[in-house]
Amino acid sequence: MSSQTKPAPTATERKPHLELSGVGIEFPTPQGPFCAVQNFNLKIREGEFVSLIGHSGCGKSTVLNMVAGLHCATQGGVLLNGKEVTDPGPERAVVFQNHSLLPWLTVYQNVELAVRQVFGRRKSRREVREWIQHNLELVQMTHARDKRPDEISGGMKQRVGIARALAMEPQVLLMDEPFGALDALTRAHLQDSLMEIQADLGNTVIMITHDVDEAVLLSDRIVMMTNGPAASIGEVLDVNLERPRSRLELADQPEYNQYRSAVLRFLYEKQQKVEPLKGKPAKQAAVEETDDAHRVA
Ligand SMILES: Nc1ncnc2c1ncn2[C@@H]1O[C@H](COP(=O)(O)OP(=O)(O)OP(=O)(O)O)[C@@H](O)[C@H]1O
Repeated sequence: MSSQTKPAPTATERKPHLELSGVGIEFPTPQGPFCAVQNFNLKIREGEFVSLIGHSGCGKSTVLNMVAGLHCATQGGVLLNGKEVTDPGPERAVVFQNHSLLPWLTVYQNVELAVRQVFGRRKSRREVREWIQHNLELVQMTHARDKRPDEISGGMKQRVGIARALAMEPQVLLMDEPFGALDALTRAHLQDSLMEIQADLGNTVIMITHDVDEAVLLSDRIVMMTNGPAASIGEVLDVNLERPRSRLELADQPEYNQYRSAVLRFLYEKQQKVEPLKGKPAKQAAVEETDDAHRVA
């Protein structure tokens, strides 16, 4: 047998395992049915990192919640490994923006709860202990394992939320603006950790973000959504930047800036949704706002 081993397939070479086909959803409202998302088609490969970006209220969380099984599509459907998603399941872990830790449990116990729910008796007590320790190590939170959520910072809580999600060994990690509430430095730190962890574990990730730089830095593909109602996919951008990625090196790369501009053009020219600043045309106002924060309104 040849001693040469075949290199592991990259995310773009793997086959799709998550498929949203013709997905749409109508919510009942007192004014009648409201169509939030319509005809949303996307195939995601195992290990791919996909970001959803679009203006506020366009339907990003609604799409994510349908993949999580928290909302049921009223048209089309979501398939994971060929099986229709109809309810939440441990193979799809969700990380929300406002760290949803249980305040009366310690960091360790919060992760333990998820581990016990997923693995039940399949892991011995020692295995459970080691597994929790391992996942807290991944996010560098072992030092605070006995603290309760109100004794740690927002960034730390978010780390624990990620550890809890990873400890469920999900095939798909669903992240709804996971770093949105954090200061810029903490966010950068967690983005770097997430890239390392994902490279190690190979989970598929779908992440909602309002941050254009974050989307380009982390993603294999950026899915840009049209404005609602009846929102759908406007454009999909393949981000072919080599991994591992370093934010400092990327900042000087023309390709990085081209990807960034493509997203900004989509949001502020093709799907413009910004009220003009006083006395300024809408487009100029949008560019100034974007330059301020690189974040989508
Ligand atoms: N349960 C619901 N009932 C009625 N309308 C809903 C419901 N959930 C969401 N919507 C509507 O669907 C649309 C999409 O909402 P969604 O939260 O998915 O947007 P989003 O892009 O995630 O917004 P943001 O970026 O501000 O978080 C909005 O108009 C929202 O008001």
